[in-house]
Amino acid sequence: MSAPSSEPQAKHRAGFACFVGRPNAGKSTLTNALVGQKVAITSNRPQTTRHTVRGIVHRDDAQLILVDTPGLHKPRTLLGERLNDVVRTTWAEVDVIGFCLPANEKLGPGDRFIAKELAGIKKTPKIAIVTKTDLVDSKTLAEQLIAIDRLAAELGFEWAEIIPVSAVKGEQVGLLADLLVPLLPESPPLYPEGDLTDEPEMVMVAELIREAALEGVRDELPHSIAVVVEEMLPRENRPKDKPLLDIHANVYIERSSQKGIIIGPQGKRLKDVGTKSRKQIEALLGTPVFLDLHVKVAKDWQRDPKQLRKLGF
Ligand SMILES: Nc1nc2c(ncn2[C@@H]2O[C@H](COP(=O)(O)OP(=O)(O)OP(=O)(O)O)[C@@H](O)[C@H]2O)c(=O)[nH]1
Repeated sequence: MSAPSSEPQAKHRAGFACFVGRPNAGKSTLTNALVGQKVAITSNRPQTTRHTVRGIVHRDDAQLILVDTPGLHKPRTLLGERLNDVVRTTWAEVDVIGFCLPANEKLGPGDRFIAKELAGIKKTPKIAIVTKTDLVDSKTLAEQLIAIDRLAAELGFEWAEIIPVSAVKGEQVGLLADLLVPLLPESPPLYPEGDLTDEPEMVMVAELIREAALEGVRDELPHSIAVVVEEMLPRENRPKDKPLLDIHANVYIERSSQKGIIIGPQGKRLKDVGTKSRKQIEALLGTPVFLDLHVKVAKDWQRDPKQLRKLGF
């Protein structure tokens, strides 16, 4: 047995962080870079993150649980209002908030809107994260850092830290974790080691299908697509070394006129969506999958509380 050291051991910390920022700021990509595996859903289309997805960073000294929220935006529908409520509730509950601001875009009204909301959440420490630094030169980056510092000063608060990162290049991602950890409360681990997310598998599978279904469709469609996984069952009577998971999922659209866009000529587009998402699902779950996709019309689901509940909102 070793003699007790006079230096007190650093206590284990565990807690929650969430990344906020306007659409496309790089929140999901950063979550993935920190966790080291694809858990959040990224896309170059704004507002694809519907569900609160948690990624978990396990370290010897800490457990950092990342909550990925949808972007705060001007609500136009019932869904929009619910999403904003989810965002605000999340902000008030976490131990630290990371505000993502892309290095390659000047601060705009969207950033100010979020910063103002942040200023109102007094107790939670806020870190400014300048994302996508690989896209700018050092002068532009320096100017952005100054502008971000000023933004907080104007609103009467201070950043706990300001840190530039590139999630794509993996630059400063480790340092970001080092800065987040001391802001977490002392606590034993909250999740078993090895857990990367507690998002139910069915929701993650639905998100992967939604992500594939969104790719390459017209700009007005994203908010009209919802995916519900109805069933995930291991196929019976398969040899032990050749399992197969049957997944039945419905892709919901608002109007039957949108059916053609999703399905494509001779069903080709839907087939591609199926193939693409199946590969991702297999990678996620680590098992071969048979994916059965159906397109259904749920009329005006965004405005109908009953439909929203059914679709998981
Ligand atoms: N070059 C570069 N691109 C990045 C970086 N991080 C994210 N991106 C890109 O920026 C786009 C948006 O990234 P996301 O991570 O989906 O952004 P988000 O903030 O989660 O977006 P929403 O879900 O719409 O709120 C994607 O095309 C990413 O590939 C980065 O560090 N460098």
